[in-house]
Amino acid sequence: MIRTGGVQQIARGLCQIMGREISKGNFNTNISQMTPRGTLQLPWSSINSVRTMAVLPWPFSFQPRDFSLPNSSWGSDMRRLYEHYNSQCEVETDDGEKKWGVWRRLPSYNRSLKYATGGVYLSKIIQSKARLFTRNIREQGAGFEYVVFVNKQEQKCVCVFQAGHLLEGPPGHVHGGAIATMIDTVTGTHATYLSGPVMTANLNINYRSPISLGSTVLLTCSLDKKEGRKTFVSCQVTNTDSSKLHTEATGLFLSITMGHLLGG
Ligand SMILES: CCCCC/C=C\C/C=C\C/C=C\C/C=C\CCCC(=O)SCCNC(=O)CCNC(=O)[C@H](O)C(C)(C)COP(=O)(O)OP(=O)(O)OC[C@H]1O[C@@H](n2cnc3c(N)ncnc32)[C@H](O)[C@@H]1OP(=O)(O)O
Repeated sequence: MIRTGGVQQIARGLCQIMGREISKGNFNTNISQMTPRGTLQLPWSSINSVRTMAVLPWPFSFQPRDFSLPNSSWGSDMRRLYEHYNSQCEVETDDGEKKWGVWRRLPSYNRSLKYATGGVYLSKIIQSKARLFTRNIREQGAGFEYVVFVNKQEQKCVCVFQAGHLLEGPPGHVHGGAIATMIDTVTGTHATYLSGPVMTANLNINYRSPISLGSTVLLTCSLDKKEGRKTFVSCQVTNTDSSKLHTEATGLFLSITMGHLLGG
């Protein structure tokens, strides 16, 4: 049986992915996504009554920290690219008004749902310790430092990723599994942004040149095609000026129902 609370939490998580800022107690939606009556408009149809959710209490007991904002571990490349895309998230019109630009930064928290009982039932204690894989290293700069920006018009997204010292594979370089994790995360986030709830069905990765630990790289994802429930996304990992290809990948994401995630 699907708990409606779980569905509401997932919708809330998806709204995070889609770039809506969330504060304790309510959703603060982006202006460009608001209808005249103030309801959320999702670009896909699997959740059609988000309006009711806008008044539900925040399910977490703490004020969530957005991990995709600059911190002291970010190097100059990471900061420069963050500024480059962030400055295009909001533009000023000739008459001095601010409006959304072509890019949008996606906030990122260390977990998406409070309780998501799918598959084997987990106790509340275990559930309360669940953390999003890429956001579970406490020391700033030690693991996955990244920020994702999406461009709705061009149906593409970029991720600025700085690989920390805990991600070592070959000496001095990033582990292939850590690179795959980032590719899955960014392509999966992009597919979710475009198609709603999805799961990765297939990921193909070609490692072309190693990534130095501590360096900053760019993941650029684009939509290849959509066919029914299938969303095909490709991804290139390059150095910061895109002159060197490190990794390339393609992913297939299948749209799922809420029941699939919640063990239905
Ligand atoms: C993912 C969360 C979404 C919800 C989000 C909520 C909150 C979000 C907030 C924050 C999250 C932040 C970031 C998210 C970041 C990363 C995302 C990571 C995503 C993952 O890390 S996710 C884990 C790994 N992932 C799995 O654990 C999947 C295991 N798997 C399955 O759960 C099923 O396998 C499923 C559902 C994939 C399909 O099952 P199904 O029964 O629905 O569909 P079925 O098998 O019938 O296939 C229908 C058509 O797809 C074709 N097809 C199927 N599989 C194929 C394949 N591999 N290759 C080529 N074609 C394939 C068939 O051939 C058929 O094609 P046709 O219709 O043409 O005949």
